[in-house]
Amino acid sequence: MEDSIINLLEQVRIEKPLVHNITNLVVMNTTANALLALGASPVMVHSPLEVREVVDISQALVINIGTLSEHTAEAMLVATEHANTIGRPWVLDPVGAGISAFRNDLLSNLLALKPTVIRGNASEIITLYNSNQPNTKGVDSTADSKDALRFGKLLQQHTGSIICISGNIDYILSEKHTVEVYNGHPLMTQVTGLGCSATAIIGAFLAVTDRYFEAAAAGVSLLSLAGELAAQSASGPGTLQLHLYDELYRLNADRIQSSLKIKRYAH
Ligand SMILES: Nc1ncnc2c1ncn2[C@@H]1O[C@H](COP(=O)(O)OP(=O)(O)O)[C@@H](O)[C@H]1O
Ligand SMILES: Cc1ncsc1CCOP(=O)(O)O
Ligand SMILES: [Mg+2]
Repeated sequence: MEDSIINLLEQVRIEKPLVHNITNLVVMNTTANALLALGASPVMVHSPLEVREVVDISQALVINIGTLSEHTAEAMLVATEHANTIGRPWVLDPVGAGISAFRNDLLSNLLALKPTVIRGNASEIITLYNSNQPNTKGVDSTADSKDALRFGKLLQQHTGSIICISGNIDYILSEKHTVEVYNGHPLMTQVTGLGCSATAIIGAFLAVTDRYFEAAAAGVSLLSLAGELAAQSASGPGTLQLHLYDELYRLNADRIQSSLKIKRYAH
């Protein structure tokens, strides 16, 4: 697994794929910089009038519903339908799932379009499977990722998508395999946009391979590892954010081999 992640990272740095993001206003800069630090090339394009053409020239699409408007919701549907038509992989971040009917309606339309990957925090994954029981606090999780695991598995069966649940332990689920990631740091929950950065980075890996489960595992585990390494030298949330970019940039085979704590099993 580590070897596959190292190879995928190398591939991102060689190809520098263009990753199209329709994302939220809070993390626009954060996730663009995370993609650049990793070695990919971000573009944020939100108008329904131009997203088709940008999907055409990009290698993957990231859909993040954090600060929705009617306009961006329409762009997301146009872009994902077009991505499906031309065979582009896309990843959905269901930020704040359950907080409004508008958001839930859009999410059910997006789920019907079969995202390649869905990554959310524990509350979002629970709510996505069962929207009658929203348990999110705005965009922050109130649940433990372990408790979201059975909902994640049901969501996986229901959608066919690869499901990533973030938290203390991160889980990546396919029909046949689970990866558990033990990297990360609690201070990461005090910086906005790190879950969104994981999602954006998954987009960079989807762009360079058709082994989508490996791509999702690479994105989640490397963001968690970079966050953990950043926390070791940070004095608080502000420096954690800055160090995170440096750690994404400094990731290499040695660091991955010596510090990544992941487990993969079949079921
Ligand atoms: N309790 C925790 N302990 C260690 N790392 C955590 C914890 N919670 C979150 N993380 C890290 O932060 C990343 C983003 O997770 P999370 O905060 O759940 O997402 P979001 O920002 O979407 O709410 C995770 O992938 C993990 O690396
Ligand atoms: C605070 C906030 N409000 C709407 S989107 C957003 C950012 C959420 O980012 P993340 O889920 O990565 O913490
Ligand atoms: Mg989030």
